Amino acid sequence: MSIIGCRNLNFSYKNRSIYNNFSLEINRGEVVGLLGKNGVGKSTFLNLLTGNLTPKSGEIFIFDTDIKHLSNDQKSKIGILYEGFVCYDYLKISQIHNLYRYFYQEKFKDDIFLDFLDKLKVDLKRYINTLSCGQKSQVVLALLLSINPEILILDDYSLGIDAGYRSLFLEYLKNYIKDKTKTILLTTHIVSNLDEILTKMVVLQNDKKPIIMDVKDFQQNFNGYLVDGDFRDENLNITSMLQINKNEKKIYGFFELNDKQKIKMDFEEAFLGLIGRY
Ligand SMILES: Nc1ncnc2c1ncn2[C@@H]1O[C@H](COP(=O)(O)OP(=O)(O)OP(=O)(O)O)[C@@H](O)[C@H]1O
Repeated sequence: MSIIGCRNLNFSYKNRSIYNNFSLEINRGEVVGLLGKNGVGKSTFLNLLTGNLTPKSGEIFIFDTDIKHLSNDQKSKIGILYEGFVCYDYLKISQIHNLYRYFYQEKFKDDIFLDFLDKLKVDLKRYINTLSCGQKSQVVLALLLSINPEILILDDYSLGIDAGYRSLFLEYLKNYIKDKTKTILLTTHIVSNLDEILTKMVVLQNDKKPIIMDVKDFQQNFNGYLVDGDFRDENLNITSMLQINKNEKKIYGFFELNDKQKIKMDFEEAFLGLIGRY
C-alpha cells in the first residue's frame, strides 16, 4: 500500500501546464525529495496534495484514501510545513506552545519542543512576529516534530535557517524516521547532505517527464567526466555540460566512459549535473 501518491495527475495554471499525467507512489518509511529548479511545480504538488488546489483530472491519495475523503483522524497524522510557514504571528512562543499542547493533548511531545527551543536561545515570551525568518522556521519545525506525525510534508524546510540548525534538524529527521514507520515528502533548494536522509528523489523539470528514482541508484549510475573542451558525442545522453575553460569541460549523465577521467562528486554536484546549472 502506498502512503502518498497520485495517478494520472493533470494540472495547469490557465494555459501553463504543470503536471501532465503525472503518477507517483510513496511507500511508508520513504523519505522523498521533490526537487528541481525554481518554478517547476514543487509547491504546486504539495498544494494539490493538501487540497489547497484542485487538479484538472487524476487521483491524489494519502493513506490509500482519496484526499477528498480523509477522516479527521487521518488528517491529524499529517504534519505540514507550508513554504513561508503560515504561522500565528501575533502569538508568543509560549502561547503557541500551549495551543499545540491543548490541541494535540498527549500526542504532543513536550520534550522534543523544549529541546529544540533550548537550542534556539530565545525567550518563550517573545512574539512570533519579532523573530527573524530563520528563528520562525525553527519554532515551526519544532512544533511540527513535536506532534510526531506519521507523514511529514515539508515545503522548503530550509528557508532562512542557518547551516548549524539545518544539520541539527537533519539529525532529528534521521532519528524520526529510524523505525521506518514515518514518511517524509520534502522540497528544498539546499541539496548538500540531503543524501544522508533521502531514499527517493523526484526531480521535476520544465516541459519534460519528471525523473523518479532511488537515491542509491542515482548515486551508483550517474557520472561526471572531465573531457577535452571540444569533446562531442552525439550518441551520449548528456544531461548537462560545464565548460571550465577552452581546453576542459565536465559532462554528466547516466553513462560510463572508461577512457575518460571520472569526477568524484558529492550529491550536490551530481544533482546539478542532472538538472543543469542554468
Ligand atoms: N496562482 C498562480 N497562477 C499562475 N501561475 C502560478 C501560480 N502559482 C504558481 N504559478 C506558476 O507555476 C509554476 C510552478 O510554481 P511552484 O510555486 O509550484 O514552483 P516551485 O517549484 O515550488 O518553485 P520555487 O522553487 O521557486 O519555490 C511557476 O512557474 C509559477 O510561476
